[in-house]
Amino acid sequence: MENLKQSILELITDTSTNLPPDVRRAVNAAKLQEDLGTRAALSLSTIAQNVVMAEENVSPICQDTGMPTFEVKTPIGVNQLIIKKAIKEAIAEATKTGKLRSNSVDSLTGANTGDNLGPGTPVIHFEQWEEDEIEIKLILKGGGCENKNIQYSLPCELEGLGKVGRNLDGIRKCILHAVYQAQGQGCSAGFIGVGIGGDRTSGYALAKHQLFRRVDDVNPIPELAELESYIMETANQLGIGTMGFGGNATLLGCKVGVENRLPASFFVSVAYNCWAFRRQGVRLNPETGEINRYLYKDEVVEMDLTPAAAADAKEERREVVLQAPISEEQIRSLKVGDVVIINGEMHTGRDALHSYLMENDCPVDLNGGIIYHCGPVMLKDEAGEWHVKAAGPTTSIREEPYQGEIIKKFGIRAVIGKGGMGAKTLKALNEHGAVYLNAIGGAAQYYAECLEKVEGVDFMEFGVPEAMWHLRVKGFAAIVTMDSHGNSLHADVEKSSMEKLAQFAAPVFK
Ligand SMILES: O=C(O)C[C@H](O)C(=O)O
Ligand code: SF4
Repeated sequence: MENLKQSILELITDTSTNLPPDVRRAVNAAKLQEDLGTRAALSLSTIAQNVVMAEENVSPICQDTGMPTFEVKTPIGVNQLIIKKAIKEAIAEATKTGKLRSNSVDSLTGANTGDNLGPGTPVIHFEQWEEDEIEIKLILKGGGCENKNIQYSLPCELEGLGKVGRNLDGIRKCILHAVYQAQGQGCSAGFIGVGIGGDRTSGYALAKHQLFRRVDDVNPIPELAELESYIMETANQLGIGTMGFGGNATLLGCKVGVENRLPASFFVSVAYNCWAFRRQGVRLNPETGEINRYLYKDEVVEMDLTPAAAADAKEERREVVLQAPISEEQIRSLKVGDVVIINGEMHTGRDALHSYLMENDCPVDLNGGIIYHCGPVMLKDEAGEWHVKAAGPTTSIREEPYQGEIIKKFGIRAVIGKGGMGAKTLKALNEHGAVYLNAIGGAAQYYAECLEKVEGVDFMEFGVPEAMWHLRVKGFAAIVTMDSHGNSLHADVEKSSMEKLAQFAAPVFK
């Protein structure tokens, strides 16, 4: 098996950097569903561009390369320990070369292992089969969309949908609710895998396993095929849209599987995957470990790069250039829907930094400054200089308990992230004079190109993703989705999508 490690390394690299053709087709179709010039259409254009850049740069599509999860099938007689060892070595190497972000963190201390190895990482499931080849499938599912997974225990009651019974119609309600509760936070438009039955653990495993199905396959169980197509049609009427900006494309795929359950339990488990749906697989020669063929690569689908802006654009859009540090007056002039182009300095900060800043001083002056919710992929060159390899936004709502206070304490004028923030932050934006800017989640190559220079870094002890990187940026585009006048696009979309959800309360399946 002299080629085994190299083959797995190729699989990891391809999964992280090259979106599979069925997923590309779904993203292209979403763009066609949106009206030219809308925020959703423009975001999908950026996403398409990002997918092309990732393939060309052989760099991560999204900076969050997720929890590497392998499903391995081996012919009888193949030594699985050798495969496990090769997977671990390949993971460490892919991390060193920036194809994966160092993403394995000690749960108690927060210490990053630096090589993506540690208790429980990576996840590897083995199975034997009667075929001659080894099959290895890999999914890289990021943390933001993983946080939007949800499990329902039936019977229950759901906001907007009422009573949820232990039947197909109850399952229907759970799935619609799962899409609703994700809003834009899991980088919609998304894909969902659903597991009906099992116990709490096997239900989620079944849900995740559905994500290995092709986007365009048809469920062999007729009732579930019908449910899947109903969900596709209905969920796309919720109006959540790409990144939660509103729009016609909210869900790009729905796959439902079923397993037996205990009489007392009835779980519906939903695995939510962002548009950056990175999964791939290979068949290997069991003697040499060479790749015989790829599993999700039987055609070439180019991304649709036609411009999404139209002269008669539906949504009037103002473009404002911001140079950091930013004045209060400039911020007060911005309103929801404006596009800003940022030049100057910004500082990354996520969970570890926000919690630290609540109690401590900041090593740099943040007055008039910009905080970017981002955990980049970074590489150091021989001269010791850092370079940004991938740097899209992370889900901002995690910082909700801290953000308002930190904005005021340090005089911050703009916070960049994705998925929006809550009422506490909105109030602070209004009181202090600051804005929340939404960047396109997953567009890690697109944003990395705007990050011209790494000026410095603090808190490396938090690990690369959580450290505070000081970055010089040029032409960084984002959309004002929460302004200093009390307006929040996120609150509006959440409210209107709940109203739409409630329209689907009446029974559909017997
Ligand atoms: O960890 C990240 O960089 C992003 C994360 O996947 C998220 O969606 O919030
Ligand atoms: S940032 Fe968005 S695209 Fe990237 S892993 Fe998280 S949810 Fe997915």
